[in-house]
Amino acid sequence: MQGIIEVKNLTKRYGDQAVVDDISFTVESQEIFGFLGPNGAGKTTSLEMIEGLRKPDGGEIFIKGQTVWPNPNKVKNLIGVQLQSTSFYEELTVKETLALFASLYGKKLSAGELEDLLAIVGLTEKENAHTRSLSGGQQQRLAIVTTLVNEPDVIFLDEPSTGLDPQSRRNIWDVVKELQRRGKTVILTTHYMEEAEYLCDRVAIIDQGKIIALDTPQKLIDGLGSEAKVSFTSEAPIKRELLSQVEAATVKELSGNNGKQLIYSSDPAQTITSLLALAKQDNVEIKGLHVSSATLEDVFLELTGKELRD
Ligand SMILES: Nc1ncnc2c1ncn2[C@@H]1O[C@H](COP(=O)(O)OP(=O)(O)OP(=O)(O)O)[C@@H](O)[C@H]1O
Repeated sequence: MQGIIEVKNLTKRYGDQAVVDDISFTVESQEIFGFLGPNGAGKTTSLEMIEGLRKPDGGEIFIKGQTVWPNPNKVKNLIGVQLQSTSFYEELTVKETLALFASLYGKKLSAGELEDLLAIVGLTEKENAHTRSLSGGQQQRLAIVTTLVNEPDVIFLDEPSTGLDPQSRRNIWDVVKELQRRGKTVILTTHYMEEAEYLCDRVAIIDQGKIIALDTPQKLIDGLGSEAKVSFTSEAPIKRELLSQVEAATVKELSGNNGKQLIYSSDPAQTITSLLALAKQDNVEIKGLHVSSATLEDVFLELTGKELRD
């Protein structure tokens, strides 16, 4: 079966560096598909080539079977695009802003359509508010709803919740889920692994222009083969020979991170018991012992040896 988006061998170079390096993937209809990766990984560049905003140096992109390049105008009506930063005319109200965006597509919104759009993003009460008076989260929700005025099948969101407080971020997540309920396919970029885990049906983990893993968040985490991670610090490092004896564990040492050490574990109770016993034997005091579930962050760490955030 053909996906709603097909990307084949997509490549973008700046100078002699491939910032998007021969990536291929398929997005299924009504999926929430995430690009997760650190700053500079190539997420925005990939997205903008698919949106028809940046010309690829190689590869092919199809949206609903229609090739995007060399004539991206042909897919314009199939997609809605929210860029990483959107600025509005401050003197316009929310309602006027939506009318303006609709007019760019030669559309006039009926009162019912406007009401429906505002309800999706929880801005009904802000209909007559000037855009300058909106909070960061409200502005971001307005930016998302502007992508819907042409009734696209696919919505692109570039870091929709970056810089927002936790509550506003949650509100954005609700909006994204609502888009999916309404039959939209959503492609988003993020460097928040919680966001990718919560929202995305599938995630492409991208690093240095390459897709290094692609699956459902749960399958990616299951692939680690670890139920939990145990992290701790110790004033003096525990000897490697001793660490290697910790039970039910694979040992990871994180360099340059305040000596924090990580142990992935298939049985945290067994791991901690043996860790404490071995540390005692070595006269080393374990501090800040912390047990948590494995996350996409750990998948990234496992695959690249570095942390997702700088
Ligand atoms: N117009 C350009 N000219 C030269 N280099 C560029 C250009 N645009 C992007 N790059 C480089 O390409 C790489 C990928 O950038 P991109 O913006 O796609 O990353 P990103 O994963 O979206 O990062 P972020 O999370 O910071 O938005 C970076 O090293 C960036 O400096």
